[in-house]
Amino acid sequence: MMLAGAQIVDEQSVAYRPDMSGTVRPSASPSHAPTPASPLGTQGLRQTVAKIPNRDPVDIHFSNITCTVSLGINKVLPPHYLIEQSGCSVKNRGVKTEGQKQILHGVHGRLRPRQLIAIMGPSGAGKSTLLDVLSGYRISGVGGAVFINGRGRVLKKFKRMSCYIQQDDRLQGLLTVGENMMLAADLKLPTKLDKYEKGEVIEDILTNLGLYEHMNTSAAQLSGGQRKRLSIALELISNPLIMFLDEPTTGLDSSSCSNVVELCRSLAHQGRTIVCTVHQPSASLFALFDHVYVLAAGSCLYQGTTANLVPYLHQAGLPCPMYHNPADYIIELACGEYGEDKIEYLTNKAENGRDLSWFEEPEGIPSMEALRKQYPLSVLKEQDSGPAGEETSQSNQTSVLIKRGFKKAKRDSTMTHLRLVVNVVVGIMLGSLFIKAGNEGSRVIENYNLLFAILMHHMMSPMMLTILTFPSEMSILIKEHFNRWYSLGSYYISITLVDLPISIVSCLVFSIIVYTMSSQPLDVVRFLMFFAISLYTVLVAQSFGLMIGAVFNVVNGTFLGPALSVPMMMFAGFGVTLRDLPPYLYWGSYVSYLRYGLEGLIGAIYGLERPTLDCNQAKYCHYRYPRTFLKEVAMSPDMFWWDVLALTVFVFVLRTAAFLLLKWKLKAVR
Ligand SMILES: Nc1ncnc2c1ncn2[C@@H]1O[C@H](COP(=O)(O)OP(=O)(O)OP(=O)(O)O)[C@@H](O)[C@H]1O
Repeated sequence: MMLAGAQIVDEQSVAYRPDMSGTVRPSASPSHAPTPASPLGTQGLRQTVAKIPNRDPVDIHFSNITCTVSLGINKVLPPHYLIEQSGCSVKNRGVKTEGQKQILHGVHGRLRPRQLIAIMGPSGAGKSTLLDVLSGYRISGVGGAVFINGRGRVLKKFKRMSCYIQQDDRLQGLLTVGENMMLAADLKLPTKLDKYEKGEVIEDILTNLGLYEHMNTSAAQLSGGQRKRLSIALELISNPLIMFLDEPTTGLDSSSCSNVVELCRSLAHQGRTIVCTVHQPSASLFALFDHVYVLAAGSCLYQGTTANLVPYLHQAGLPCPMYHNPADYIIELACGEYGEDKIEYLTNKAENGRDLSWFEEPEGIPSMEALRKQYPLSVLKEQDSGPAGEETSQSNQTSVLIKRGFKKAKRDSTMTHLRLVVNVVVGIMLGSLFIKAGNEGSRVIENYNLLFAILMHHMMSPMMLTILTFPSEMSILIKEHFNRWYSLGSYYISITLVDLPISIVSCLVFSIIVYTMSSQPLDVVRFLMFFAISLYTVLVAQSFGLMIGAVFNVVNGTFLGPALSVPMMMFAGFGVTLRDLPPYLYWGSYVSYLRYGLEGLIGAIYGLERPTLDCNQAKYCHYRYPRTFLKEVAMSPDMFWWDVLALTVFVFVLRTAAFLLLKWKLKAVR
């Protein structure tokens, strides 16, 4: 049985010893003991933070924030579409007819430190968009300014002190909680810390977040609330000062909701600024927030403390009915249930977020100038002395990601196990269908069909597997890359290297089965040539799949992959020989990697001056002499090394293109 905590370091670790019950407990200090009942003790969290250098809390001010998106082909949306989509007719106000839609309408606001802030509003009000803008995740179509401690936000520096946890938990489901945490620690904590020191940080965080007992549970098996807490725990490793959480309570039961919000509250009260979007919290959940920012159709209706919401509405002449949850009431107002004029009225009253009079101590809120004086540039210079990009070096990122990749590959039933099984099964099937066809002069055309079928297999399986699985990996990449875990370069090198041995083994197993069952010439050189061309085809197809998977979702990719492969097959020289291709289409044979694959396989089997074939199964064997056959299919046996070169260029070009597309995609989603 794997023992709790053992994964953080290793089984021989001196920092852990089993107690009488067999459960491993840390031996260092009593504060490390797992917290059984309430996972969210503030005391413990303080200890965690004390281990990591802390920075002064930050004051965020945003001014005149606008966000406009292009509607693409839906230049003008019909009004009924918008009403159906939102369930809240006020959304119409956000539409322009010139093919653009303004989501946020010049909102202002202030996010004070040590506060848990809720951004509330009806569905489609622009909560997530505002969070995207404030976290720096969305940059295109955004106007206005964000100030950090009185100075304009520099995104690179801001990202070093903040993190963004999106609505969908993007976790490595195949890794356990402990492994996920160790990986984050290896990427986000200084490399000079040894595994025991990192283990201590992880233990503290997991204990305080109530996840210590689940250390050996895989992330995919956690409940919704536990997954949310793990997402927070992963980001807490770098001790961010500002945390943005998009709908952390969505999909959770009321007790898990309170757990997560209480956790955020205790993290905020330690000196962080925590901003969450929430849909419609219950009265008790609402009371846990310190501060609330209410949006309706991209404008601010209220900004102030949670407790001040009721007096604010009372003063506005829209008193909250008795026994009514104020959070429900403001959402109803924001939805226009009490008339659309109320939205405009409240937006004007709140001055679209400029009015700070409903804050806890409005008179104590420092001006921008006072903040600049409080945090002079000389102090900022010291704080900004850390690394400009990710926390650890590229080589460390690559090696950690390679380790993660192999761990995942070992457990991945689709990418590894199924792939191996498919190669064995298809190999046996093809081998049985074309049994002993390789030596027989009367079955040369059959053997030719087999070589093409082999190419089809090497093209389709890796390409489709990549197209189907990469989009889900992509969402994790977007999150981790945005939160500065690693660079795209390190990630790309790691996935390339991790996949290589799996491709080699699958392809080798397949080649041995098919080659021997179909009685191809028993010659090591020919087999190696056959295997090399097969492997190259796999690598090209995989790179092609990666290009598609990087840009398109699963549905579009599943259509595009095979559709774009058809021309490759047409120009491969199978069916229509290269000689018979119309001159104006001959260029197609140069851009079809299958042509080089087929030529290479034929070169391996029938080239190298292969002697006359057997003719045991027929009276007359037309293709008994391999040269006759090669002439017929218009392929030269001497082109093998050119084919290898062409396929190498394909791998290199497609891999580079996939990298550039990934890079573009990471920017485009923002
Ligand atoms: N890229 C985009 N293109 C077109 N419309 C968009 C885009 N992004 C957001 N929107 C629209 O902007 C509006 C606000 O979206 P946003 O996701 O911010 O709302 P929300 O308040 O977070 O809603 P919910 O609570 O349902 O998640 C919605 O009508 C949404 O359809």
